[in-house]
Amino acid sequence: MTKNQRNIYIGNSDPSIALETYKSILKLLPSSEKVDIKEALDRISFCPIYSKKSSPYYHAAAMDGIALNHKITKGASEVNPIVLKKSVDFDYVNTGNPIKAPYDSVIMIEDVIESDDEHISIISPSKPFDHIRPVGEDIVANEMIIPSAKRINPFDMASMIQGGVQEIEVVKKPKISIIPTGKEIISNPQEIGKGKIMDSNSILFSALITKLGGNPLIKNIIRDDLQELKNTIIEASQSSDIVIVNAGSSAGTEDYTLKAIESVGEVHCHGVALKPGKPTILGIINQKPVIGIPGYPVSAFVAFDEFVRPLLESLLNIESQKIKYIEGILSKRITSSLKHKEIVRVQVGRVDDKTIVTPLQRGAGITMSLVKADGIIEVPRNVEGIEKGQVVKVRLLKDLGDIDRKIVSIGSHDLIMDILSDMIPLSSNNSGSLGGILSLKTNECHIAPSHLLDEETGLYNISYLNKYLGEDWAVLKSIKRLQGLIVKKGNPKNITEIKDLTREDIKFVNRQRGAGTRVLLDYKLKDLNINKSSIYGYERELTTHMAVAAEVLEDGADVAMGVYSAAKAMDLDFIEIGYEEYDFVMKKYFIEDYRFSEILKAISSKDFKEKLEKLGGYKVDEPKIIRSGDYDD
Ligand SMILES: Nc1nc2c(c(=O)[nH]1)N[C@H]1C(S)=C(S)[C@@H](COP(=O)(O)OP(=O)(O)OC[C@H]3O[C@@H](n4cnc5c(N)ncnc54)[C@H](O)[C@@H]3O)O[C@H]1N2
Ligand code: MOO
Repeated sequence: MTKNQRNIYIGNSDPSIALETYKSILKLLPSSEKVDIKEALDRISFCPIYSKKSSPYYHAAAMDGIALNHKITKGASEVNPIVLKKSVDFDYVNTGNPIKAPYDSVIMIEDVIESDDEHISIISPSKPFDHIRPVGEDIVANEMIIPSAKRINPFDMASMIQGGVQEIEVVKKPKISIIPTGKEIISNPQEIGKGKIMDSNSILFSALITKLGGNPLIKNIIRDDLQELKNTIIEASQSSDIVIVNAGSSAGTEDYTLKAIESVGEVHCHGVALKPGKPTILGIINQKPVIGIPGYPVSAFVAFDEFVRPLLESLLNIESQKIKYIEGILSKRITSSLKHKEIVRVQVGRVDDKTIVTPLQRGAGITMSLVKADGIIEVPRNVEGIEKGQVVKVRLLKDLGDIDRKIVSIGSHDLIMDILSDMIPLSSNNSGSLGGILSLKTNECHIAPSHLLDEETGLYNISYLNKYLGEDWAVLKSIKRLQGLIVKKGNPKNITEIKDLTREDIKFVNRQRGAGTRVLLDYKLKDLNINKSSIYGYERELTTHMAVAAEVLEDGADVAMGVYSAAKAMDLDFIEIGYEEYDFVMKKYFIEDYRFSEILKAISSKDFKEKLEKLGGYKVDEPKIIRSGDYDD
């Protein structure tokens, strides 16, 4: 394909304007169907639902006791008990029984003195309608139970049944066809191999659609065949309300989505000022929206959220659906281009009474940024970025209660943080030990896992904490972990010690500056008088133990330095260097916080120790808290 044949002229339309004009052309309206109440959960009411009868529909006893006419009880008291005769003056009733005239009052059985089988006496008067649920106490006939455009919940269902409603008119579930495209895309995990990518986007769309109330249908993967794509799009536009064509939306030689849509319908817009999500295509075929969504998973979510969700909401009649927002302080500067609106995934945490908003990785292929995100923020078009410390508005993707309880950890990441986050509410972000201490300094996190060795004192972390946090730090010491050289299975290059890193046939991969493992390596290199520049790959930095281990596994390197558990997890060999202290650093106030006691409880538990034993390469000692000042004398 030559350059002229590619779709290189991707536009930059304003996303909101593009959507509004698209919607005004499409004029999407909801349609309705009737369903039995039992099937109505989470459906949207098409019109207001009125009760058909009152509830209760007769006067009903509200308590177990006796029914009588209140007048007969006049003047009753302890000194003047009134004796009544069964079936003449009163009848026994149970809760829910109908109360018929001339009875108009119920006395609870506890307040009745039973003399014999036929007679009782009472010692206080009753009033009309005492312990009686009158007709319509709950629902009055023809009263509105729920309005239109309401998502039906279990309470609504129960009330409608009580109100005599059996069948209701709900919004018909819009059908949305999802067409995955791409030679490399597979849906069968057995076919996985280099160059093959699992179709996760179809699952993402399908789940998002189901959650909103639509009916998703995933079509067969089209492997970059233009004619097949055209046929599938035409068929889908006839049989569904919205069509999503996934991937192939940009300028690649096999990006056919634009061609397919424009050859069988019209393209309203190709390319929006949105990041990620730029090469989105808004097309119309058979009066139906056919939307080309970019392939990268985060771009796919953003484009779906920006364009498919509003259309689906129109068809569901839930345009007014409320999205929850929260305001917080941005903990890191975000730079952005003036050209487009950028959607940034963020984590939110309550640190020291402030709501702290921390941006996550921004790559369009990082699906984990969506898993970890508590919310998203928008950097508008024509804005170069947002400064650290500015207040931002976050659209919440999670419950506020979950956010309040969450322990925010920034620092050195280790597999044990994953174990901990399975035991307590914890979000763990990897920025290396030093990065974590700096985040703690600016109150972006509650704890910073750190393992920084001081070359002079031989102590872990203390000198760094004094330097960066001054008087206000505390550290929880308990965990030690085994560091060493991670090599390929069978150690084919026969690496036995750090000196081997300088060998000409050895390719190394390093951890980033500020990472404790990097500090440890540099300490060892200095000790052994080894020049860093003599190590091939010293400059290549990756940010986690698992990432360097994966690099060794995938032949990107012969050796890396890291923890034993990472080598074991990837079935690689390991050459021990020694145990190091993996501490949790915090500010002093956090020792009193209930969330700290949750950490203490978790790491002291048998369950935690057993899990670490399974991972291998850890020691857990009795937890010890050291505060700044403890080492002063
Ligand atoms: N020269 C240019 N190249 C690119 C541009 C551009 O403007 N000029 N735009 C870039 C942007 S921005 C994006 S976003 C992507 C969008 O690419 P496509 O929509 O054409 O998608 P593909 O190239 O076919 O796939 C990209 C990538 O997406 C992943 N993918 C695709 N389908 C699925 C799926 N069903 N499930 C999970 N992941 C999927 C996969 O990793 C593909 O490699 O284009 C840039 N290029
Ligand atoms: O717009 Mo693409 O979706 O940035 O990554």
